Amino acid sequence: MTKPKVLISDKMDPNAARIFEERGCDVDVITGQTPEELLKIIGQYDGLAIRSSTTVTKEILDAATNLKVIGRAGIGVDNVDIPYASSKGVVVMNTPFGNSITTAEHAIAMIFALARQIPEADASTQAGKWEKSRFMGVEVTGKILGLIGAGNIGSIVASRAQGVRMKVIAYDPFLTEDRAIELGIEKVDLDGLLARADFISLHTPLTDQTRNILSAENLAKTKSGVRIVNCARGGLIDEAALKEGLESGHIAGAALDVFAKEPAKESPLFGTPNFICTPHLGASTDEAQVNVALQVAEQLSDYLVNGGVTNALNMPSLSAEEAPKLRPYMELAENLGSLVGQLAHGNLPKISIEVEGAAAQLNQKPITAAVLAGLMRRYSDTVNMVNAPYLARERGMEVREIRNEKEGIYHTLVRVTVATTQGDRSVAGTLFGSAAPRLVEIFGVGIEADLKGNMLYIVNEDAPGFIGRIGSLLGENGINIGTFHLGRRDAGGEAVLLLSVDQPIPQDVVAAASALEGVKTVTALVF
Ligand SMILES: NC(=O)C1=CN([C@@H]2O[C@H](COP(=O)(O)OP(=O)(O)OC[C@H]3O[C@@H](n4cnc5c(N)ncnc54)[C@H](O)[C@@H]3O)[C@@H](O)[C@H]2O)C=CC1
Ligand SMILES: O=C(O)C(=O)COP(=O)(O)O
Repeated sequence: MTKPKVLISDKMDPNAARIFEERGCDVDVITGQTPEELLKIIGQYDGLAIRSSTTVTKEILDAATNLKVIGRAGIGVDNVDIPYASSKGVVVMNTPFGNSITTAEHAIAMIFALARQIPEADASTQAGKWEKSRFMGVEVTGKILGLIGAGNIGSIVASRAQGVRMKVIAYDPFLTEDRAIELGIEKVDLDGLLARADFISLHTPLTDQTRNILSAENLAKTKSGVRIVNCARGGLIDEAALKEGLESGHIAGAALDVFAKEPAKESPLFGTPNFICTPHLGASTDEAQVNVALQVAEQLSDYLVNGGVTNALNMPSLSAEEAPKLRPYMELAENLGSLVGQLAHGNLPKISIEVEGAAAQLNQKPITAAVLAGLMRRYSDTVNMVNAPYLARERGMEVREIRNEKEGIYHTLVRVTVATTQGDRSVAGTLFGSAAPRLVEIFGVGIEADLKGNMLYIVNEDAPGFIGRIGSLLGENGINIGTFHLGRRDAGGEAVLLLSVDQPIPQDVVAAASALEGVKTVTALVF
């Protein structure tokens, strides 16, 4: 097997390259490229490891014809077009915890830097001014810290701020009352936070909902003398309105680690009174950079080498321990999805995927994704487990998952049912010896078959002589039968024949088989 090839395109701790190599990947480290330079070389890579300097656009993804996975050594992924990556079948992962303490500490440092004007006092003192009366500060003890976003980083900021005796309130629509109590913070609405907070610290991702959350209008609602810290993302604050607020004195101080446009080598905010900033240093500590570099390299190589999925933002997780157990199920599931996709005609508005017995003990999400990948192959041959659920959603398909822990006839079973214009149609399969996928039922008829290569599915009237006729037809056309599987509802009723053959079956042979006496339908299948 050729080794997967990975590109590290942003500055990263050298441990990342070491781990990639140790885990069986070839790795190139090429940082500081322009988008045009990246565009030229991205086509050769299976994996891409980035921080915030590389922007993964539609154009890059279109050129990334071999790319399977993007790993963000850090948290924020607003520099990756995730919906487009998903539609291209590319997994996007981040390392959600590796730099959160470090970033929270930076926010706390910014709070103190603002409260005591440390950067300005330092510059003045080193300039020989000794301006003792210019730098009158404020205590943080007893002050209200308003967090916008109380997830991983926000909650660490809360605990550190409580340590210095601040009172913490938070606006986060996804924060539960129980979690707020556990964190010892008060959950408030945005207007309540703006009106009460002495310090505001932002800790949300940049999304369509959070963009410009501190707009001119919202900044006007803040308490006079507020101090604002942003160690999350630049687009969260209206920078022009922030400057006005600082100049008018309504805002007593602002500390930004992040800017709407980065690198921010110039900004109207530079030189504004009581404004301090750092160049996106939130995650820049020795500890955090080792953490995220190790994690991203482990996660990416795990996916490229073993199929393990950790911290993916557009695919269900699959641990390295689960991956080998689930692999035969995923093959089974994909084949069942593909079988349904090839046999059921017309639009399929609803699909249900049921796992029974041993299969119900497993993580069902990857099984569902594999069924959908098999099914969606009828529409696109670039479909995989990453983009299939998105394609299904785009087509308005309703996907239901059913879990039934009780064993039936088989110790383990996966059943796929689609709603068609002729009613519900279902196929089911099991694993023999926990490893070999087998079809065991097709549209209500029990049949046992291995779904592989070229196959022919025939529904006919159960009458003597048919097997001879189909055998002769295939033989006359030089098509060799590999395996032969029969099933029927009742004697003399409808029978099902599933043949595997060594050659692709031409359409004229399908037509000739359809014309044989007693034949109802014939479909050539490919797995
Ligand atoms: N400056 C730096 O170097 C770094 C910046 N970051 C930024 O910090 C952000 C937050 O990181 P984590 O806390 O780890 O993420 P997280 O996902 O654990 O927490 C984000 C919180 O924001 C909340 N949220 C989402 N939409 C919201 C809205 N409309 N209003 C209020 N709250 C909302 C969520 O409910 C969640 O609790 C990242 O997305 C990243 O952009 C992260 C690491 C380093
Ligand atoms: O992890 C994040 O979200 C960050 O913003 C850190 O960015 P960086 O990796 O330092 O460019």
